[in-house]
Amino acid sequence: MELSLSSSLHSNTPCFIPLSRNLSPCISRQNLVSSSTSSFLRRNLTERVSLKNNKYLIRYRRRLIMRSQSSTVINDDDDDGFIIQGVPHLTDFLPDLPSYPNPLKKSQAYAIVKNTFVSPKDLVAENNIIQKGSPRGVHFMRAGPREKVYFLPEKVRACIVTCGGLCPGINTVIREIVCGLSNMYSVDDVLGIQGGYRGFYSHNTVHLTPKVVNDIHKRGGTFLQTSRGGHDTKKIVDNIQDRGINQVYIIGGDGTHKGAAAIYKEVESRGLQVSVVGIPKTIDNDIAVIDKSFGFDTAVEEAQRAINAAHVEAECVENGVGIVKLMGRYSGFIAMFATLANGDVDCCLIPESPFYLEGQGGLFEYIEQRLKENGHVLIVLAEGAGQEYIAQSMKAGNGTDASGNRLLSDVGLWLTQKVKDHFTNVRKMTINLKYIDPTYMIRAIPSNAYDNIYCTLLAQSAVHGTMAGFTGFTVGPVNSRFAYIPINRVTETQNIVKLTDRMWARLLASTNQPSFLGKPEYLQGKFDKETMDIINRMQITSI
Ligand SMILES: Nc1ncnc2c1ncn2[C@@H]1O[C@H](COP(=O)(O)OP(=O)(O)OP(=O)(O)O)[C@@H](O)[C@H]1O
Ligand SMILES: O=P(O)(O)OC[C@H]1O[C@](O)(CO)[C@@H](O)[C@@H]1O
Ligand SMILES: [Mg+2]
Repeated sequence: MELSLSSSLHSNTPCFIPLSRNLSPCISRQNLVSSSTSSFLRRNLTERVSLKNNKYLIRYRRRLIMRSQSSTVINDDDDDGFIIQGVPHLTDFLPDLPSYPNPLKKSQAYAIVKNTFVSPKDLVAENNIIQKGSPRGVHFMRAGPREKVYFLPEKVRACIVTCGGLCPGINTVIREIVCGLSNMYSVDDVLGIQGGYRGFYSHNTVHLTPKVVNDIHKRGGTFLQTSRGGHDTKKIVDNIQDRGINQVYIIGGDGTHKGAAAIYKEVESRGLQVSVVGIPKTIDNDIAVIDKSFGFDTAVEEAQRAINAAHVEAECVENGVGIVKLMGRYSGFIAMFATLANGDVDCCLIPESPFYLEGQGGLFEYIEQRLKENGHVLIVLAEGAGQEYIAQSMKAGNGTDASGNRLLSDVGLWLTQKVKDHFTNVRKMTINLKYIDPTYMIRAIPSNAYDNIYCTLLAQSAVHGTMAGFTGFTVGPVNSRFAYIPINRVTETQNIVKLTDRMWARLLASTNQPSFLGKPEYLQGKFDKETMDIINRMQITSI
């Protein structure tokens, strides 16, 4: 069940593997940690003890254990830095839970499949660029059906909830969870929680059947409605218990996954047989580890219409300036990929890359240069770009939304005004500026064909994982292979465009825009030390 996706959009983050609280009796302590434990392992063990509630922090060197329903022990005598990062399982806190043969083999869909079940030994490498002799790195459990399930289909009561902002493809995920549960596992009791997390305790539920969700994937938005804020873990879990729900499918972004992790922990502390799975959703593509998030492709495609319109407007007048603002609160992926895809954009501005307006190497100089060379100029910017400059020059509010996300000032309007002021008043030039803000239009649409397939694989992977008893996990493509990933891996960091990676360089090479790195005084405090060191060592021939 693989989908061929383009290569990972981001590089790796630090990684840990889980230590199940109750290891199977067949795995002795000695098996876990050999006498030649490295200092690295000892350090992580110490950290593990000191980090409250973090049981995902341990690395085995000689013998590697993967916790699965069959408690498989994988021996690795080569000491080659092979790390397995599994996900929690219901039997970690309910050791006597019975298992059953997976009914999938008898399903119409899978009857003919040669390797119906994914072996617990099948792993997905986080890093697929390796060098001979280097540590083999982190591996996740491959997603897919397992030989044993921990739920009898007739006893399953699943629920689905969607949280956070909209994103193309949410309805496809909902539809495919419902159809996957029904068609593959004969599970027909699926509840839709309406209006996001708070819907668990403030709304009625809707019964979801394949018939009810049949054509929802043709529509944008979420059939279940969504919300920000309103995450009361105890009330949510009370409600899960009261309703007899035992599988919880949570579709949402980084905030939603933090909420899902809290629900999973509460479920575990109450000793409930409830599997909790997150399905990563974000238009901004800011979720760590996975290759990219669903709906991103659709959004980038839709953004082309706005960019093309701005280009037409700009090139049809004298000194035409087109400005398009796209989504991207902390991560500029949409703007970066929409720019790369378009080819007409002269300059892309993203939150991760500080820029400045005045002086040598600044945006005004570049705009003037393009107007002289080409007669018009086209700028794409992410909504989170340049927020600090707006704060300096305007009285910007520092409010937050219901989920605690910072409310942004409109950088598009701000830049529009700055450009007009500069060219009219300072340069005494007549320019013709058009500003297009298609913000919500790129995310409120149905997903394209590619994203529909992606959403289907995500949903089916989630269904197989919960039926197999995994919990506290999320699912997504890692180097094009679907994997089960511990939730904390996607909440501890955010995926951002790294200026030191090649993709941003590719964009600069494509637009030929300034890198805005020529004035170090603008950059202080904006990067980590490593990046700042690189910038200070840089030898660029032009700025
Ligand atoms: N730290 C947290 N702990 C528990 N719940 C949280 C946390 N952060 C956010 N949530 C809850 O998750 C839900 C969605 O969060 P948020 O609005 O930040 O969107 P998101 O999931 O990050 O998606 P996106 O950023 O793509 O819109 C909200 O209901 C919010 O209350
Ligand atoms: O107006 P809303 O619904 O809060 O959503 C806006 C935000 O949602 C996102 O699409 C995803 O977090 C951001 O890019 C954007 O800032
Ligand atoms: Mg978010």
